[in-house]
Formats: sequence, C-alpha cells, structure tokens
Amino acid sequence: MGLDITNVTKRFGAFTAVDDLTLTVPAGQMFGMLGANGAGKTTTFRMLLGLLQPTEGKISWKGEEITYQRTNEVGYLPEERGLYPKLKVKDQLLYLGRLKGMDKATILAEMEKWLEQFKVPEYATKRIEELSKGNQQKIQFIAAVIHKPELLILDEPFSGLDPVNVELLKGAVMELQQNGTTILFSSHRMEHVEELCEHLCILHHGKPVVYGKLREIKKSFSKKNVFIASDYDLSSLADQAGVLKYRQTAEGVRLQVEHEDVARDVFQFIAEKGFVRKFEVEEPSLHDIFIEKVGESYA
Ligand SMILES: Nc1ncnc2c1ncn2[C@@H]1O[C@H](COP(=O)(O)OP(=O)(O)OP(=O)(O)O)[C@@H](O)[C@H]1O
Repeated sequence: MGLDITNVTKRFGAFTAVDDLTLTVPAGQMFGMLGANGAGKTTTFRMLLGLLQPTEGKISWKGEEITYQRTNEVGYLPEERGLYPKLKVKDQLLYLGRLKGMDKATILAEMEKWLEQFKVPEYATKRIEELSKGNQQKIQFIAAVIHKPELLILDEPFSGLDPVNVELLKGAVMELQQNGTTILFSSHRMEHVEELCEHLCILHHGKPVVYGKLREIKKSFSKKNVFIASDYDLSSLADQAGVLKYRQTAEGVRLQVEHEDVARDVFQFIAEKGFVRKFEVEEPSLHDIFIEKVGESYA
C-alpha cells in the first residue's frame, strides 16, 4: 500500500489543471512525474500535500486520506524555493525541524550528517543569502528530508545544480529510496528520470498520456533509433520508406525508424553497399517518447 490518487480533478474556475488523474505509487517506489510546463505536476504535488483540495476525487497515503495534518509523514522540495535569506542555515533548519515536531538535538545531528554528505559542513553558520543558488538548493533539500518523511515529493530537484551537485543530490535521493522512502519527483531532464525511475507518468493538460514501467513503455513504443557508422555516404537512407528522421553526426548517422522491420531493411540495404563498422538498434529514449506524446500537440 502506498500513494493512491483516484479520479482526481482540480479546477481553478473554469480551467481544469488536473483532469481525472488516477495513479498508484506503491510504497518504496521512485516515481517520475513528467509533463510540459503547465501540465499539472505542481498542482498535483500541492494536492498530495494537502495544500490544495481536489475539486473531485481522492488521495490517500497508506490507505488513509491525506490531509494537511499528516504532512509530518511527507517531505516537500517546492519548485519555488522558500528559505529565509537572512537566517543562518542552522536556525532555518531548527525552525523548520521544530515545525515537524523534532527536538533540537535530533535536528542538529541530522543537519550535520546532511551537510557532511553534501560536502559543506561549514555552512551551518552561514546566512542563506550568502550561499549560491545551487547551495541554497542543498539546504532546501535538507529541509525537506530532515524529519525522515516516508513520502518525499521533489519538484524539479536538480534544476540549477552543476553536474557535481546533481550527482550528490542523485546519490542522496537513491539512498533514501534504498532505505524505504517513497519518492515522487518531477523533472524536465529526461536523462535524470531514465536513470532514477522505474515507473513514471507523463502528464499532458492534466491527464496522463503515458503511465507505467519505463521498460514496458519503451518496449511498447514501436519506433526505434538506429545508429550506423560506415565509411561511405548514407544520405539516400533519408528517403527510404519507414525512415522518419535522418541525422548525420560526427560519429555516424542516426535514424528514427517506424518499426524494427524497417531497421532490418536498412541493414540489408547498407550491407549490400559495403563494410558497416557499427550498426545498432536502440530503444527510443524517454526524450523521444515525451516529444512524440506531448510535443506535437504542445500548446
Ligand atoms: N492557483 C491557480 N489559479 C489558477 N490557475 C492555476 C493555479 N495554479 C496553477 N494554475 C494553472 O494550472 C496549470 C498547471 O499548473 P502547474 O503549476 O501544476 O503546472 P506544472 O506541470 O507544474 O508546470 P511547470 O513544469 O511549468 O512547473 C497551469 O496552466 C497554471 O497556470
């Protein structure tokens, strides 16, 4: 039993931001919530936190309805960061930790552990405004997890971070999941979602257009990518039946084909022409799937 979102709709006046959304995230899962800007991700997260009431439908965590009173079980990294610039990191975390019912010694111990893990132990006594945006984000992350929530909601956790800090935060997120935390996160960076989530959904105008296990989603997507490295001109492939996209790159040619059978035809065609140094048929990337499902009708 985990998180159950059942037929949830959220309207703002006449506008429907979330449209009859049903999804389940079993306890312990890491779940990716994708969607173009305005698709309804943040609105969904706010409902999960009890900050917004669904217009229709039900949301429950471990079989019981989520209300604002239960937010001690939930951790939230909001998209718009909400720290007090003038406060010292330590005072900020003490304040937020106390709101979650923690005692001072536990808050300080957790804070030290996390600052150490993020390689910034000296930040405890710095004011928030003295920190760079990326480092403020680390503090905001600590604020979201300091009370060891069972359910963690991360809205764009990696935005604005340099690659080293992305790795640090990713490591922390994976560790939390290994320790049993259920995690929902949104990201516009498909490679992060591919790396972290086995399960995901893509929202489009408040409705899920893709939902399930990443591996199954990829398998059921018939289009494939083909990579070819050869020493001769392959530009005529661009006009071959079933070849949807053709791109010449420094390493070779990248194609998108309609179906695996087309890849077979392409292979035959080029093998007859001469030596093929490399020929690979790849599953579509999450990026390809996102563009296909959301991109064309993107408004
Ligand atoms: N309080 C509100 N009043 C009116 N409309 C709202 C309100 N909150 C959100 N919306 C609208 O609902 C839609 C969904 O917004 P939401 O913030 O959930 O999208 P999102 O998927 O998180 O987008 P992004 O990727 O840009 O963060 C948007 O069109 C937004 O303008």
